[in-house]
Amino acid sequence: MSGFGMIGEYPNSDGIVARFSGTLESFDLSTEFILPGRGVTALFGRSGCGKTTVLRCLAGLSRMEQGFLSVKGRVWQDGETFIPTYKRSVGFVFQEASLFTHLSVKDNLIFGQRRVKSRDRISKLDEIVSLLGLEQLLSRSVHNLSGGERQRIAIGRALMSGPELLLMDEPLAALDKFSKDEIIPYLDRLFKKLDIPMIFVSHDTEEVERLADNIVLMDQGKVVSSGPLSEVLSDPTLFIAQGPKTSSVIDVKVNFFSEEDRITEVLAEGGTLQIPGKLGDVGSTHRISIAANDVSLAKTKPSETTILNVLPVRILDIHLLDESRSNLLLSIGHQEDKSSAKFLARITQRSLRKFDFSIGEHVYAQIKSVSMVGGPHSKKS
Ligand SMILES: Nc1ncnc2c1ncn2[C@@H]1O[C@H](COP(=O)(O)OP(=O)(O)OP(=O)(O)O)[C@@H](O)[C@H]1O
Repeated sequence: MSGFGMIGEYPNSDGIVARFSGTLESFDLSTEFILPGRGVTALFGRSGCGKTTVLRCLAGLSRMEQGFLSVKGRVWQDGETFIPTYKRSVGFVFQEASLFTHLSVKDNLIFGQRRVKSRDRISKLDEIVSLLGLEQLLSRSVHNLSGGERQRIAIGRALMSGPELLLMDEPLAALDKFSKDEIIPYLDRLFKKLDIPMIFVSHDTEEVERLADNIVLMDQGKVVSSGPLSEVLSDPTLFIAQGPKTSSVIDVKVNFFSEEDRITEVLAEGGTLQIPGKLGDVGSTHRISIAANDVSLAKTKPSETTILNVLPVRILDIHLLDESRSNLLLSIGHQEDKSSAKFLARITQRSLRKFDFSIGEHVYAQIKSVSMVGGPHSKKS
């Protein structure tokens, strides 16, 4: 169930081990997951599936009848222990930033340090201000700030206490598209720098692709899958892979930039891809997204095609979605290599029958377009 292993296998995980079960009126929650000790995790699922409830359990704001939670090897909740919220080293960001209107931006940030003992108080102000680009706002009152600015301050305030865990409940949901586009690069940069686990609730796949390293996928009070984002998104059987906009993400490294064609060549596990435009410096890492609908398959290598990316791939799995559509899981390269990058292709069942594709077959994937969605946040050890 979990891409990071089952709970019993990691009793002393240095990350987060969580299990919450119980009933809220008529809603049954029964979840368990393990997350690494750093990086960004999205709690993802349809409205009402229990994401916020899980986040509240992690913060200690809700207590399920049966619960277990350990963070970096320390038990915050089990049959006997329940560390109250105010004693948990947690930063919490709500959907709408609730800033103190009588305080300036700077004082709102400093307020976040109130519970830190003075002998432990290492001012993080400069670092957080710089990461979130708040320099110009510090002396302002919080009136008349944009939604994106308010949310940046709320996140900064949550980080000022130096929490061991950052929890965010749909932090971008109240923002319009313009404000979201403005705040995401700051979050991207911030999340790459922070060395703590961060968990955010979302039901927006674009947001998740852009910001998350890991995902906990929920449905009707249960965790249906959890693990690294690229693994979960490319599981052809999950509901997240069945919508019209299904896509897979792959982490890549820039290998070469052709000035003449303005094309960047990137290395993925198992092969190379070409991306129009300058993606970044040689050696820089990025995340790309491939829409399943933009991938077509050919039995033999197409010799005359305008499509830039024609990759040798192996078919790892075939999943029939409904009467007409199917998801195929592909792995880059014809050699069998478990570490090869994987992505989904969406083809009609008519094509599946016509070409008689089968699991294990070596074919060619033509990828019509690849979009860049950001970069991995987890520090690889
Ligand atoms: N305190 C409570 N008492 C009773 N029922 C509750 C309580 N809190 C949540 N629920 C119910 O639990 C279910 C899950 O709610 P939750 O807010 O966790 O879902 P969600 O996935 O975060 O939804 P959304 O994306 O719409 O915010 C819902 O049916 C909700 O009505």
